[in-house]
Amino acid sequence: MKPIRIALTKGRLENKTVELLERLGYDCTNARKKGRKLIMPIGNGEIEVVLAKAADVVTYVESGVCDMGVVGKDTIMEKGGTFYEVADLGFGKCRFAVATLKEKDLYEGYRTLTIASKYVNVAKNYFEQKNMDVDVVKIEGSVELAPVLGLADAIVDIVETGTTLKENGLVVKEEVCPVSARLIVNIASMKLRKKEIEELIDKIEKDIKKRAKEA
Ligand SMILES: Nc1ncnc2c1ncn2[C@@H]1O[C@H](COP(=O)(O)OP(=O)(O)OP(=O)(O)O)[C@@H](O)[C@H]1O
Ligand SMILES: O=P(O)(O)OC[C@H]1O[C@H](OP(=O)(O)OP(=O)(O)O)[C@H](O)[C@@H]1O
Repeated sequence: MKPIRIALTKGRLENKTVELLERLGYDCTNARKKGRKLIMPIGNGEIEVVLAKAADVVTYVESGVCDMGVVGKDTIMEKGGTFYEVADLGFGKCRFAVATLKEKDLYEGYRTLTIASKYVNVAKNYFEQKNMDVDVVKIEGSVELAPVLGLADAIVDIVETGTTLKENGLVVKEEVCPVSARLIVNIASMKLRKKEIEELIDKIEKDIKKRAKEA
């Protein structure tokens, strides 16, 4: 039987996903001792794990080369795509927020605001919903620099502990939405491998419920 191929977001979500798979009873030694390997079997080979950058997880699942994926809601909101989003995994929790310098009043005057973000679509959509016309500048990382350096009036970015904002003299001005890791499934895989995938989703949902009760 062909393994179910699951794309995992490398980095922050990786360890939590491996822990989840271990709680479900899969031996993840290969994923723990992976070195530079990017694709590896886990359990008794019934699952194959693919380690990819967040946006690529969506690409691989949407195309069908991976059956399932674990990716942040932030990436899903930014990139969009056609797939099933079947579970909120309850980890990788953070939020999108609008932030800027503490003393700055974003709404003084009628100037078009410049917003810096790694998530340009999320930023555009947020201000569009508020019927505000803004210029969005794409920044690749350390987005907090943009208002400090005077490139932008504010940022739309992920906030987790708030430390990065605080240490750079910025504050949250508006909450956009909560973010957490999601389980996504390819549309065709959901039909063709329904039983296996539904069983796995079921196990994951039970684990999420159990952990929510314990918390
Ligand atoms: N403090 C946080 N900052 C950024 N992402 C977070 C944070 N907490 C949880 N996440 C989640 O973790 C996911 C992966 O983030 P990570 O920083 O590991 O990779 P990335 O966003 O692709 O950045 P990089 O460019 O460093 O690879 C994010 O898409 C988001 O869903
Ligand atoms: O609220 P905090 O706990 O401080 O976390 C938020 C920070 O973490 C993320 O950056 P990341 O570390 O992914 O680096 P990047 O800026 O290079 O994307 C995010 O873009 C914020 O800068």
